[in-house]
Amino acid sequence: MGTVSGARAAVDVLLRRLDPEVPVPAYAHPGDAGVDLVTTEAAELAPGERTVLPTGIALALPDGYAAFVHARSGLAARCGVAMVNAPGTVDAGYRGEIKVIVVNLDPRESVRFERGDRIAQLVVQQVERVRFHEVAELPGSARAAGGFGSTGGHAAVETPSAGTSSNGYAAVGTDREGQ
Ligand SMILES: O=c1ccn([C@H]2C[C@H](O)[C@@H](COP(=O)(O)OP(=O)(O)OP(=O)(O)O)O2)c(=O)[nH]1
Ligand SMILES: [Mg+2]
Repeated sequence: MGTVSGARAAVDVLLRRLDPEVPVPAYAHPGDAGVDLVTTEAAELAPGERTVLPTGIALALPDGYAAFVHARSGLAARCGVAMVNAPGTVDAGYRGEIKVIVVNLDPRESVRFERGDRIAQLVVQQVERVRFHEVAELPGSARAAGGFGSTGGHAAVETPSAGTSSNGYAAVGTDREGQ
């Protein structure tokens, strides 16, 4: 069993500041999953517009780890700011500047970021590396191929053009098969 507080030793991660004025990211509270990232560039996004913002931070994550760029809920709720690639994946081997691909999902209002604004949060996690073994048939399971609303509660996904294939997945993009 762990300690009562559940506190675990922090994982050491090497960090380079590519912009000396950027603060070293830090957890705001004990138990927080993410550290905030700031933009080093000002930007204004019209409704529906997206851009790639630099953070001035580069990492050397240990093997077996990855970092994920998530939205901040306050910005999302107030201004409709989301990550286009939610969440962005930073590989352990990536040594370049961490960038944030933001989109303004508000239908009416522009959003403006100033240099130094906190625009996203970074969550570092352990990730498994797997070996894929191709087989002709997969072992059975209770869920089988059911998905996309198969347990009810809301309308199952069905697109008039693509329909739903027998494996339970929406058959999107079948016209590109073999490409
Ligand atoms: O939000 C993000 C997503 C990615 N990256 C960086 C780190 C990551 O390791 C690299 C590649 O990301 P990804 O694999 O998602 O992009 P890709 O389009 O597949 O590029 P690549 O062909 O370089 O893998 O880009 C970021 O800085 N921010
Ligand atoms: Mg990639």
